[in-house]
Amino acid sequence: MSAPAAPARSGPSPRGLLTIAAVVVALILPLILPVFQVTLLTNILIFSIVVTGLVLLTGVVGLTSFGHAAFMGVGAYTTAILSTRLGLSPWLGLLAGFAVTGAVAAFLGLITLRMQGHYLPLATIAWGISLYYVFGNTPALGGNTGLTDIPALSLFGLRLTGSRQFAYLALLSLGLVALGAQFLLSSRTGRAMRALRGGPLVAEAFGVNLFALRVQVFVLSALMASLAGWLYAHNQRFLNPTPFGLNSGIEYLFMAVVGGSGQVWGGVLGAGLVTQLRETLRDVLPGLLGQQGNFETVVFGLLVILVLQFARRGLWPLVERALPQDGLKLLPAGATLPRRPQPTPGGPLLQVERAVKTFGGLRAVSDVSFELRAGEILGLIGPNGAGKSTMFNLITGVNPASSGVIRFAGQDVTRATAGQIHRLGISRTFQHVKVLPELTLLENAMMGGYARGKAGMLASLLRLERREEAALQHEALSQLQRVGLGAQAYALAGNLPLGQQRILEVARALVGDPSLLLLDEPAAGLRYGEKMELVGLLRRLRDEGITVLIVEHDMELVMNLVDRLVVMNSGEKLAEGSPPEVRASPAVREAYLGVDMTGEGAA
Ligand SMILES: Nc1ncnc2c1ncn2[C@@H]1O[C@H](COP(=O)(O)OP(=O)(O)OP(=O)(O)O)[C@@H](O)[C@H]1O
Repeated sequence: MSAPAAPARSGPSPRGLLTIAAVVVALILPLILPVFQVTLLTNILIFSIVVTGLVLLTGVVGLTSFGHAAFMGVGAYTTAILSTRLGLSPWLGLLAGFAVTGAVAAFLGLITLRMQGHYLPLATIAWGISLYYVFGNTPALGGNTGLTDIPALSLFGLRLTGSRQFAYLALLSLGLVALGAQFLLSSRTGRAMRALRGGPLVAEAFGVNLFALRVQVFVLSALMASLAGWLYAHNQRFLNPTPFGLNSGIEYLFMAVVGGSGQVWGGVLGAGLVTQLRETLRDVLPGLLGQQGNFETVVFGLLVILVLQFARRGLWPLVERALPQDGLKLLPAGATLPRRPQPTPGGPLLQVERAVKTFGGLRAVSDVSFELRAGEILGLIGPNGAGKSTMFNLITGVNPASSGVIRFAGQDVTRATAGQIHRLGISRTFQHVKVLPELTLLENAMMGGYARGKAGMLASLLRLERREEAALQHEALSQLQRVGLGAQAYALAGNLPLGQQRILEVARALVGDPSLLLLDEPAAGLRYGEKMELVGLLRRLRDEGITVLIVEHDMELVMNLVDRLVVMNSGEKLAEGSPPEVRASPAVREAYLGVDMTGEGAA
């Protein structure tokens, strides 16, 4: 097998040069712009920090928050109170703001993030409204008049009283936040966050603790808003509740959506465009309409509808298309990931004993028992509605069995979750392909190794996990080569035909170092040539000693591939045996009335 060409690297790439140029421009701007524009720029930088948090939470993970302006308010008011009333250092105020915001976000997250649906958005609306009134109605917080005389920040003995100086602090803060967010997104944790958007089934199947990850991202994004609030308080030097109300919370979401909520630079673009546009409209509209009023809000509403209509993923992807692309950087090979001990060939690996699954009055799986031995390919077949998918879900922990016992590698997994079962050594593919189209094949395959890594969110934000990331990259690359997709490792998964996407799912499952590979209707929707490619791959994997359980409709494919078959019908086990034995069974013939069971014509 030839190794795929990693994108060549010598000196900065065109994209790298462009980034350097952008940084230089950003560093020059506060020096050359008029003061009122520097103030606007500082506000844009501060808002961009809040929006970066929303990019991670809403754009990447898919959770909506209207309450991030309120989190910004917590950061702002905490430092304002501590520095004005108690005379403490604003830097202590920053830490205290983080502590209070983190505690509130963790509390809100813990009670709402277990629930599906609209609970989080509703909770954040309630939180945004109530905090606004707390700020406005609490005399100790200055009420609606607000707090004045907030001290200026000092950095290395330098008081940041000038707007140009403060712009540099805001720029540095946004730079660090954006860099951390970029690091996070290109890490094990970042891939898990992206997988969450693809639906809980996928992320759980790789061993991701969905709830813990959601809470972590929610808290992280709230901390970013708190940092923005701290900057805002010490830049404005006075506070009132208005910038932290629900309206602002909605506006930050606007910024994320307009810019392109899935990418960090999309958030910055959105914050820049919306803030600048608001200022321009405030100047221009009264003259045009001949009267004062908040008409810019109406224009904003229309603009968001237009952007959503014509650029669903926001404006950044349009910019991205014009920019030179940077290939994924392959890290130097180093440590390898630990491997699990493989089971003794021929020994019992999976035992299903009298499994039952009922849905109301329906027995979808009724008293089914079978055994899978290490090293064999077992097919689970049956007509439509036979209970195959339900059985698959019982084994993979998607649904718990109503009764009966399922053992894997000697352990009772009847009540285990999908993640626990995966960590014990079962990797799966999906009936409806679930790859992330905007990521490369390599990154998709790396997701399969989530449970083999340890690096958490903090290590990812600080990029302290490169050794583990390198090991994951090289493992994913070798599994892609194993299934014949090595040469396309750096292509986007969304550009592959369905057949190769299914093979990518097999590679992704193999990166999990499974003792058992579970394939859910892998031939569904494939053309003849693609099926033959799949059969060839599965035969090779069997020859390499991989144990496979395959649920499949395609009789030809199954009959020519598997060592043994379990046939289900109406929830019950109808027959079990080698393909010739099953083919000869009168009961099976009756269940498959009219279906060609010869398996002839397959490769
Ligand atoms: N979540 C559910 N709630 C209620 N009934 C369900 C559920 N899942 C499956 N069923 C029912 O259980 C029975 C078995 O369905 P299952 O999907 O397991 O069959 P299958 O053999 O996989 O069929 P197919 O090949 O058509 O996918 C069907 O009658 C189905 O309607």
